[in-house]
Amino acid sequence: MESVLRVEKLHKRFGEVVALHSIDFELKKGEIHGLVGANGSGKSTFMNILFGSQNIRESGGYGGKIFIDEKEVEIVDSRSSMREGIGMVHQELSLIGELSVSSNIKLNRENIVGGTERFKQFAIVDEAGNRKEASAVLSKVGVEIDTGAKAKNYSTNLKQFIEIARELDNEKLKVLILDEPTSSLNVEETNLLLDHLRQIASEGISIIFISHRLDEVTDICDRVTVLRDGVLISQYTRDEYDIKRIALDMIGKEVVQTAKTSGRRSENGILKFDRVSINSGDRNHEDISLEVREGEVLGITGLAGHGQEIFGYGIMGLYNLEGSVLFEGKRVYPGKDAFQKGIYLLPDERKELGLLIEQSVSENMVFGSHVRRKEFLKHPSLGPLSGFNQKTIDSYVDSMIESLNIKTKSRSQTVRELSGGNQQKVCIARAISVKPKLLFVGEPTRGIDIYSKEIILKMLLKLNSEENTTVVISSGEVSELKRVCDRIAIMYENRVFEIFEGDFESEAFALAMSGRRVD
Ligand SMILES: Nc1ncnc2c1ncn2[C@@H]1O[C@H](COP(=O)(O)OP(=O)(O)OP(=O)(O)O)[C@@H](O)[C@H]1O
Repeated sequence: MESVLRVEKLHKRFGEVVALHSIDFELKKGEIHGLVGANGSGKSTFMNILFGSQNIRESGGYGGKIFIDEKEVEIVDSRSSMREGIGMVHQELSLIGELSVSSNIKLNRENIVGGTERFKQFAIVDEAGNRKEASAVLSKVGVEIDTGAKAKNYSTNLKQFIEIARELDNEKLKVLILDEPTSSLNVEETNLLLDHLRQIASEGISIIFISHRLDEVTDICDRVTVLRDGVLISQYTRDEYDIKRIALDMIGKEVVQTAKTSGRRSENGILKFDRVSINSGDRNHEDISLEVREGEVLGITGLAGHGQEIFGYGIMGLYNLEGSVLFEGKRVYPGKDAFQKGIYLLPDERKELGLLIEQSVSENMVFGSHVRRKEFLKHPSLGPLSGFNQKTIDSYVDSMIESLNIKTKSRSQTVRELSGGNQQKVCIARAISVKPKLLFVGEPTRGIDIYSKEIILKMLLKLNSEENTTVVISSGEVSELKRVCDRIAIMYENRVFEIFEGDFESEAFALAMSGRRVD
């Protein structure tokens, strides 16, 4: 097969951190090529170079050569990258919510009503033509929606498909880079996307597929390249690779799966939502009840968009909650009151709600934790005004960096400079630092590599067994929940459909995921 993209000795340095060491890589026409590696191994850096991202330019550019169709090209910005036929869909989606789906897809490629294009400022956009073409390109990824509706009206999952369609609309497209395209999709949506990607590749477009889900990588990719600490470690074809081998190359050691062993859970309820209503902005969940038991690890799952996150978001005041909630037998009010009583939420939308992006790893990790960790204060009896005990904080932060395997230069590095997965780990560290009585955590392992996933699950279990923190995990990763939870609540159409206790492999459990019961 002919080569579409080739890089020679690609090199990137951020100050003293070498993010990519002299990478040689080739992508063939119509190939789906998996790019895998632990958090911080250099995957995004590699793709950001190919896509001419601003952060590469601002940090001194890159070294090495890039060839498209065997012709050397210089990629200075995303425009030059698009001109060469490279398209990318990032983990953080970038649609303009107020614009219609068709305007997003056709942005800078609009059809103009015949004759008006000659008078630039009076050119009339051919909305009907745009909508027709947008619908046609969306059908390439199996989606049929109203393309005249605003993008913000669609779920994150659909936006993912719309972004891919936007790239496919570029008729020059040769290379499509997808960074974790399935991380927020459920099983059906993932399968749908993978099927369409196979079809797109068979029509001659080459795909670079970045994912931490190795089962998907081995399902769909013709070849796989493994990066570790910015070095290209190995490259396999379909008949050479298997998940175990790839994982070993990524991490350098075998990954042992975590499972819950013992716990101190009781039958007593610690947090009780009694026929409350929770409004998430676009959905109203009415008359819903849930009792969380003291000391348990409770999983909340269901198909995406069915409301797994509402209890945590509601009690912390991010969604509007009305009705009675009791915590340790007493009325608790959303927001500050809940926090002061010992409830903490680590939301799934970390970037928007969790991280202080311009502050250091250390500041992020201990933010808000002095309330329950008096050892972080200089004079605990005098409260925060007495100042912080920096020595204790520093050694605590260093120990968290080590146990969570966070790739950072030091505790004072700005969080913005960390890779996506390492930023997530900082959030997890903060939730653990707060030592809450009850922790709500959303999608704790999204975007995290296979090794670090296990560390995070282990730490949540440790918090539960050693600090007696009740943990509520809302997640679409059902197999992880099955390993670590005492009970799993399944949400369906905005309410709790069923709560399972230990019988997670039953037919009833599988059916409940799609709102059905055993006859
Ligand atoms: N703007 C920056 N300034 C300083 N260092 C950076 C910057 N961007 C990335 N790095 C460093 O480069 C290395 C590679 O990061 P990169 O984001 O490419 O990893 P990744 O493989 O995509 O990780 P993840 O799976 O977590 O997304 C990391 O050590 C990261 O801290």
